[in-house]
Amino acid sequence: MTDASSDPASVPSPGQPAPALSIRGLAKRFGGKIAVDGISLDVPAGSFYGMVGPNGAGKTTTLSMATGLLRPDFGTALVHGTDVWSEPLEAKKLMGVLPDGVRLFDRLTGEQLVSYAGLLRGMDRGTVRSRVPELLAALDLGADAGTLVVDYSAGMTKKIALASALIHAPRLLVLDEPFESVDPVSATNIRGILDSYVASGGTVIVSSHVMDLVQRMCSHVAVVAAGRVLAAGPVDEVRNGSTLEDRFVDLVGGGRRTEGLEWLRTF
Ligand SMILES: Nc1ncnc2c1ncn2[C@@H]1O[C@H](COP(=O)(O)OP(=O)(O)OP(=O)(O)O)[C@@H](O)[C@H]1O
Repeated sequence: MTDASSDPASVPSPGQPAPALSIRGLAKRFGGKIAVDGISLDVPAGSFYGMVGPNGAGKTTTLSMATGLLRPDFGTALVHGTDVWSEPLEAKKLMGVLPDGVRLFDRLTGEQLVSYAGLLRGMDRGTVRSRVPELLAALDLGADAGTLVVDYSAGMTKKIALASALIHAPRLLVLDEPFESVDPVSATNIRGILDSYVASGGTVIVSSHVMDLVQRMCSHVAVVAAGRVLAAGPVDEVRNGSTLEDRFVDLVGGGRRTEGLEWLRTF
């Protein structure tokens, strides 16, 4: 994804494929709080794109607006050239979304939840029936296929939500914190699935706080703070010889605070 904040149009040049996601001037205010302040980005098709930023930077709000979950105050979002807000059915067919903190139908079993996700996307029953066990096994959920989602752990819930986002083999995957609460073995499996998905032409957008993971896993990254893009592009260009973590701290500012909290050292 390149920073396109100065480019008001989102028309790809002739012969160029449309970006997997193209957002222009997305903005959202909650009461007096500006959560997203006019973000524009292009996510190239076939990229593994990381979105990083401090807590409250506006990542979830941006991704929610870009995927049709939260109506923007201003701005547009196109998925492979299809407008998310004026052609939502078409756009949503192209996307698999793992949202942050959205309630699942947790009185279903894992198997039922993923099956319904496929049927809701218009898939035929036969295809759903053949994909579900394969997907659950790949995410180490095979033994818990018949357990109600309400009884899943946090990491299992994350994985079943990921399976629901993958079942219809979308062209674009948008994953908000996909590795949060997930054990290292499952995280490695998920990475393997995502790597081969990207290698076969899919596009992944992940938000994460784990800089090391983003540096190793992603081809591109956007650093977001206070609702704006501070830097965006190929990971090696953005980090510019430093680690992504050091570059992030430089860009975002702040750094280590050691003063104060004396009472915490006086027990
Ligand atoms: N529904 C809401 N109502 C009011 N304020 C909100 C709402 N959703 C988000 N905000 C505010 O918007 C800002 C951006 O929040 P957002 O969740 O997008 O950040 P984030 O970058 O995803 O943060 P984190 O890394 O902590 O998940 C924050 O200041 C947050 O308090």
